Amino acid sequence: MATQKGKKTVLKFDSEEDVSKALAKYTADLSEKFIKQKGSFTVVLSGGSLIDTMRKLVEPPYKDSIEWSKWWIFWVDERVVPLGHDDSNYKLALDGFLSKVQIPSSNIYAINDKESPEGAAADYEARLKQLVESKVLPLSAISGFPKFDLMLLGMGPDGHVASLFPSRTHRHEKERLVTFITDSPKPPPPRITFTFPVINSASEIAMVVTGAELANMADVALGSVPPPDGIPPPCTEVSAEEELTWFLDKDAASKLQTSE
Ligand SMILES: O=C1O[C@H](COP(=O)(O)O)[C@@H](O)[C@H](O)[C@H]1O
Repeated sequence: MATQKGKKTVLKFDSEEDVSKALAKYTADLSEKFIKQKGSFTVVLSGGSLIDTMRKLVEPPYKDSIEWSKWWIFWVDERVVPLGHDDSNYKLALDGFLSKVQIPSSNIYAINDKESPEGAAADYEARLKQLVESKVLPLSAISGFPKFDLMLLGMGPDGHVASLFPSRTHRHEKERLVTFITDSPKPPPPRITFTFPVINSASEIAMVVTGAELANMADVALGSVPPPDGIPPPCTEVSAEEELTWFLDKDAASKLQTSE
């Protein structure tokens, strides 16, 4: 298998509003590129503040120019609650993004909310494997794991990404595509999450980090200061096969000690 990994770019903006504008253009450009290349665009969403920062994508000009019918939507992590629950990442995306554009409902991969965390993770993994068989998802030539076109990730102040938390061993999972947790340190406790082998097989990853409460962790994540407890947090493990792009606002970038 090939072994080469992609590059990393750090973009800093004056405000969260500017991040939102840049993120919309970045996503629209990638949508055009991948649809031209392969006829579809597979996008993996996070929950949290990301969905609000995506707001410019569902406004003109992108709302009308993007080929939404070619999009496929997945979640990098999900809270195991009913899909209509306020804690659901699906509901967050539906309210703030998906309800505003015309993506075919059969291309939207919400979790099975009738399952236990273990069952929901196994179900999601099985559905991803079916999409590999039906050639919607290719396998990475580097890792052998399913390869998504774009993952849009957020980060917590503890350095968690998806639902991979610093203090939980499932961050080290190397075999499964999707794993589960029943004791997330951030509520709600039951969650499922993509594993690092899948996350790091994506072609493109955007790490979208805004707000002063993330400034210390952004500094750790970008390698300019060591982690306070000496253990690299999950955010330091993210890489993409083509390009990992960090989108930081002024507040999140306020403590960066690198020239990146
Ligand atoms: O619980 C979660 O947290 C992270 C970070 O959220 P944010 O509000 O700090 O941006 C999010 O990326 C993840 O999807 C979500 O389940």
